Amino acid sequence: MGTVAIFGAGVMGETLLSGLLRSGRPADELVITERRPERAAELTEKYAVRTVSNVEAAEAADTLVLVVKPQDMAALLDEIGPHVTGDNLVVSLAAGITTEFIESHLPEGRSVVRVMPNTPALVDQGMAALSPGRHCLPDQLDHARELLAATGKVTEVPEKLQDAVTAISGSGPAYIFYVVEAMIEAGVVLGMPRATATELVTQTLYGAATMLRETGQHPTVLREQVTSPGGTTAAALRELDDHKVRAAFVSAMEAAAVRSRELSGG
Ligand SMILES: NC(=O)C1=CN([C@@H]2O[C@H](COP(=O)(O)OP(=O)(O)OC[C@H]3O[C@@H](n4cnc5c(N)ncnc54)[C@H](OP(=O)(O)O)[C@@H]3O)[C@@H](O)[C@H]2O)C=CC1
Ligand SMILES: O=C(O)[C@@H]1CCC=N1
Repeated sequence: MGTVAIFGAGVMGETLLSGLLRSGRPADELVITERRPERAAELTEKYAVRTVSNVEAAEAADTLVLVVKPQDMAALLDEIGPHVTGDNLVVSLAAGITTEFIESHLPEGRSVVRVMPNTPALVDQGMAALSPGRHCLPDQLDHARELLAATGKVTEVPEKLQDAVTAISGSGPAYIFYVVEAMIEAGVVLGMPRATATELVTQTLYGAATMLRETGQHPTVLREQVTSPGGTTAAALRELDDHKVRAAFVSAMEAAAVRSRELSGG
């Protein structure tokens, strides 16, 4: 994989950077770029990685990982495009941005992989979905898979599903944190100290997620096991149904996928 350059070390870029370092990649095989000098200085001090200009990074890197906001992607590609060679692999983590869009801003024939990661990568529990561009070779896709595997699970999807991936696992952690916030608030309403409510909700979430992964049981089966006839869970679930929470999730995730498609305009 050689030298990896991370362009845009914000939330997601720093998450990938820290994961690569945790997985044993030497700091001298990584370079990062940042728009704001104070952010660059902060990251250099924290991770002992080199911060360079976008052009220097493009020239130094074998693998270029683009982690700027979708709205900043066209300008970045125009800046680094002339310095991207046929031996390079370009990996984009941006929501919405298609491999075709990236390829069209680079010299002909460049290898591109589109990835949708998520922030649990920060604790090595990420979920990343990959889609190769037109010129990406199988061993280059393997390189991208290896890069993302440093921070969690990796799967491959046809690119037409990437907007759905973004709506599910890309934005997904935010929906879960939102539900957690609501459950903690409810605990406080019920008279529970906030710290205790937070511990109860967090462990319940962790336990439920572990059950899903380790038992392989369908979530409906697991939910039914909790729902005693005439009991407390049935009373709660009826309220969620009355408030159309399930339908709200479907609408919310459709909106996320629509927004992802809109962002493909750059
Ligand atoms: N956050 C998340 O959970 C996820 C994010 N993503 C994708 O990751 C990308 C980054 O998102 P996120 O980390 O949240 O956003 P951030 O705004 O935190 O990070 C982007 C960083 O890139 C910097 N930047 C912008 N333009 C340039 C440039 N030309 N050269 C160098 N640095 C530049 C920004 O600087 P400045 O602050 O000055 O704008 C910022 O620090 C997005 O495309 C997003 O779709 C994908 C999955 C999950
Ligand atoms: O909100 C966003 O646009 C990014 C993409 C997926 C998660 N965060």
